[in-house]
Amino acid sequence: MPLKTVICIGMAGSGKTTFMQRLNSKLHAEKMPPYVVQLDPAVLKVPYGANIDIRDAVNYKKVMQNYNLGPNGAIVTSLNLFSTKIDQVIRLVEQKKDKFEHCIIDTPGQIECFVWSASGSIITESFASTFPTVIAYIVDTPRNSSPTTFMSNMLYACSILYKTKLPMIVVFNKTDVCKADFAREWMTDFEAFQAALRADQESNGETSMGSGYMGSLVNSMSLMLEEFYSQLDMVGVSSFTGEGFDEFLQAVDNKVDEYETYYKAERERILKQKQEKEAENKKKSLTHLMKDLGLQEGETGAAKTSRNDDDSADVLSDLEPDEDDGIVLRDEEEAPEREYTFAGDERLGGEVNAQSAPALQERYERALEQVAKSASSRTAENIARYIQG
Ligand SMILES: Nc1nc2c(ncn2[C@@H]2O[C@H](COP(=O)(O)OP(=O)(O)OP(=O)(O)O)[C@@H](O)[C@H]2O)c(=O)[nH]1
Repeated sequence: MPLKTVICIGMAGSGKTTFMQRLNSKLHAEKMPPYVVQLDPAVLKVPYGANIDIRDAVNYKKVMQNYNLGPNGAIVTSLNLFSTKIDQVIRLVEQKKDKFEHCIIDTPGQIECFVWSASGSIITESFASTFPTVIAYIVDTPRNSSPTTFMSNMLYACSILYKTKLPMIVVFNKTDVCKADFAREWMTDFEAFQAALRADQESNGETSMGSGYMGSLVNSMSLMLEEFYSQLDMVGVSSFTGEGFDEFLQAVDNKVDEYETYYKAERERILKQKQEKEAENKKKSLTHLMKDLGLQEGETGAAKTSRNDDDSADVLSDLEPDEDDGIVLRDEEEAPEREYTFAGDERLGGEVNAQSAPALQERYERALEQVAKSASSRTAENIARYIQG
């Protein structure tokens, strides 16, 4: 079986880490240990052994101090720094793809820091374009037993599905406290959900949702969600007792098949479209540049220089590398001192060194600028290539 990636995403406190711990031990018990990636830079302790841990690459506290950032800003910046090395991470996982069947990824508790950040997209895209990838959206079942909270959470899951364009499994965690049957019913029976909503509103003393603006909003949202539910699998699990994990692993296999038949083709189509658009933009920029330099197609800068030395000298001096533009070509010996390393490089079987944080930050920002300029969201691979270049 080819290696598949499971990215665990969920609201703070939904039980992602505990879920990862249980999944890890379950897979170990079944003699197919997973490759584990931990992406929360702010966590103090994790209850499982990670093959790659973001905390070995980026020092969260230093990021906070050096960039004068608050907790969430520092998480995003740490992820940005880490994402500049995503090509190396992917290479490491690729080297191990014959040894492992699953690569499981834990994400930061602050869901928006991962889902809505550029680096979160880069990391997700990089894995998804290399391995079959599934999103496990972890839901705190007891906290979602109210229909309005449930609907809000499902809308969030829906936005993640449309943002990542990856197969999704909604994992109702903590079923030892509260069974997930109600969720299954609400997701399959529109009328049951409507009835629960009505009962909830009435018990809160609110006017009936069957009438007015509120009623039609709730109705159309529930209808939209019905369409969304048809695209995903749901499982109820307890990370405490281990209940439901067989069903979860089965759901992952089903989603991998779906990924191969539908999502992969769709991703390839989008990627091709992007590449064509990029090539077109590149061609346009080149034509503009040639026009600005007063060159004809096939003519070189040198030929032009010999014809009109004074003008071209002015233009070319503008094109020379500028010390202030952040990209300074260095000899190997002058390369910036390496500050962060992934601990246990030998254990990972490959060298993963990151350059100093400020230099990486600069390069990362330039990469993003470049993306914004070309007005198309490049794939992580392109960004990584740009950074390396
Ligand atoms: N009863 C019960 N509690 C659980 C289960 N899974 C997690 N918890 C509890 O839920 C709380 C949050 O769990 P975590 O695993 O830290 O959640 P998280 O989503 O990783 O949290 P952050 O990363 O801080 O957002 C902890 O107190 C866990 O003990 C479960 O299956 N059953």
